[in-house]
Amino acid sequence: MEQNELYPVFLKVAALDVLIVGGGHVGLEKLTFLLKSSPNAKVTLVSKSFIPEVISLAGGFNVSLVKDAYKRSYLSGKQIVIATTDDLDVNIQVYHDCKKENILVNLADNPAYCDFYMGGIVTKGNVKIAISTNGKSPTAAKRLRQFFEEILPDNINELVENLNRYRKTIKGDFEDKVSKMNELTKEMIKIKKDDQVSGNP
Ligand SMILES: C[C@@]1(CC(=O)O)c2cc3[nH]c(cc4nc(cc5[nH]c(cc(n2)[C@H]1CCC(=O)O)[C@@](C)(CC(=O)O)[C@@H]5CCC(=O)O)C(CC(=O)O)=C4CCC(=O)O)c(CCC(=O)O)c3CC(=O)O
Ligand SMILES: NC(=O)C1=CN([C@@H]2O[C@H](COP(=O)(O)OP(=O)(O)OC[C@H]3O[C@@H](n4cnc5c(N)ncnc54)[C@H](O)[C@@H]3O)[C@@H](O)[C@H]2O)C=CC1
Repeated sequence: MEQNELYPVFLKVAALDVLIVGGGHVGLEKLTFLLKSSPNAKVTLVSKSFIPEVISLAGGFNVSLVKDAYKRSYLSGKQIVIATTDDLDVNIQVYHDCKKENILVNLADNPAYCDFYMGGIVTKGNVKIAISTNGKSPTAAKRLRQFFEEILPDNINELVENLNRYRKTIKGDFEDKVSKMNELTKEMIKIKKDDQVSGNP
């Protein structure tokens, strides 16, 4: 079976500078999911025009809108760039400019020009699950996100908070702590494996 070899990391995007190029529908989608997961993300959005939804969304967050055509100078100080314009040549130019500057770049909906993919994301308090289908089916990533949003109990955050508190009370060395934490949580993995799923139409 083909394996997904992407390595997930959880970025502190509030402490990074993100640039989105293109303020249309795809720009809106990427911005929406970025802010849903990371409301404090620091984002600059440069675009020749903005759809109204982008303007109203950006207003409530740390997002600067710059009305201009893309220029390489907009990459200055940026660590992550997402290109979403409707001009493929511009998007590819963004990609090559980022490569020259060692900036991580994603051409939305264009896997060949991505250092990383955006994923489906489930957040419940401190718990976050990121989902990737290796770029094979964004729709499956969306459905899996909805599935986990539905089945993850709302009090999963309480569990994490309680374990965090309990961990601080355990006396002993590191190994004692590890074995006590593992003993307490061993029932958590006894879940019922449900029916297999199929995507056949
Ligand atoms: C590779 C990747 C690169 C990237 O964009 O980062 C990529 C690529 C492409 N997306 C396309 C289209 C759609 N994308 C979505 C939705 C999402 N796409 C997201 C991520 C990714 N999309 C990365 C892979 C993630 C993974 O590994 O699974 C999500 C998870 C996260 C996010 O967007 O933030 C977000 C769901 C968020 C949520 O709901 O939780 C829907 C569904 C819908 O809108 O209902 C459609 C329409 C259905 C369809 O066409 O499949 C196309 C075809 C374009 C064309 O036809 O030209 C390509 C190109 C291709 O597949 O070749
Ligand atoms: N909307 C969708 O669901 C999907 C769109 N796509 C593709 O993704 C691309 C983008 O689509 P949309 O966001 O829907 O288009 P859109 O027309 O809504 O938005 C494109 C944005 O890019 C900006 N732009 C164009 N040239 C620019 C430049 N040189 N510098 C800065 N900004 C510039 C425009 O001002 C506009 O705001 C298109 O190529 C489309 O074919 C692919 C799959 C699905």
